[in-house]
Amino acid sequence: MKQILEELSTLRGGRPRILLCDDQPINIRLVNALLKGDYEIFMATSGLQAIELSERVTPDLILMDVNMPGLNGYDTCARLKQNTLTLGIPVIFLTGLKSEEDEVKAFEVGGVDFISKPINGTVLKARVLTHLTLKLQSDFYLNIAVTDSLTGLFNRRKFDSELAEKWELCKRSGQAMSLLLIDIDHFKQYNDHYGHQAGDHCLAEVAHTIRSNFHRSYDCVARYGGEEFACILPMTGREQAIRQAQEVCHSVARLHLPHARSDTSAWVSLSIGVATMIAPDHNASPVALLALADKNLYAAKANGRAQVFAAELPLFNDAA
Ligand SMILES: Nc1nc2c(ncn2[C@@H]2O[C@H](COP(=O)(O)OP(=O)(O)OP(=O)(O)O)[C@@H](O)[C@H]2O)c(=O)[nH]1
Repeated sequence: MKQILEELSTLRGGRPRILLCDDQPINIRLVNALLKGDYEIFMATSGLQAIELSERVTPDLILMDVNMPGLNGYDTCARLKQNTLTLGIPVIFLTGLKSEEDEVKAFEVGGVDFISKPINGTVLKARVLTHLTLKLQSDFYLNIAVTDSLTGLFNRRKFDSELAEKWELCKRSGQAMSLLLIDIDHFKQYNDHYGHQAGDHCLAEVAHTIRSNFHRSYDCVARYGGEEFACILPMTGREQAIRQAQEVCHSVARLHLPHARSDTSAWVSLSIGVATMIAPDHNASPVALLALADKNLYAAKANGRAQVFAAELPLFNDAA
């Protein structure tokens, strides 16, 4: 089990992170001494501090006391399970409580294990190892399920779920959402001229460059289809989306990837369709947003390629 966890940690890049939460520093010190050799440890002395730290450092496992002043361990766990940022973090309760009722409650609020004090160090370490291995395995497979293997970007499945989720987010806050649909120009000719392997390499390089233009954690950059990419930009008005799309075009042009068979440019170039909508607007929906971006991408192609197209339709509100 230890070897599997080590391999998963290496793949992920970094030791597993554990958050210890107990109002008694002496208890934290005791558990820290047992685990610090193998894991990166974070410490909190209250439920609220544990929630704040969990959102910030997203530990792989939380060891949680139950009886604490203010928010107790059960309520803290319940709150963590209601938060999309923290709901996937397994919580083990480490407590002086021993009754069946308390143990059942621990699982009802979302805990994965219940350990009664006094602590047996060997048993604690074995349980921590098991839960961390399960967590990192689950992260590993989740990551594969949402990633495009060639480019490392999100895949189409993740794009579809993100589009719906981010649309709801913008709808709740009444803010604009923008979408960019990006297509590499004359990519069939690129493949025909340079070969499929070179085409793959080009796709990966262009994808990496597109990704490097987006720095907000809630922006989503995905491979939409073969040589098409899509960027979901929540809380982004039309003018800002156009600026970002232009910068994407420029950054790929600056790569100077030769394209001997392009009628448009000596280098690999992009066409981008931009769409912006505000959720409460009449007829606005993620499907309509996608359709408009697609229509604008088609217009960018028809207009000569290597450009950004963001025609406004009267139906859609300019949020910039
Ligand atoms: N190398 C490689 N090529 C791919 C991959 N996925 C799709 N393609 C190729 O991308 C090309 C897309 O061709 P078209 O849809 O005609 O688009 P285009 O040649 O870029 O033409 P315009 O978009 O009109 O400029 C096809 O030749 C596909 O085989 C991939 O994963 N790797």
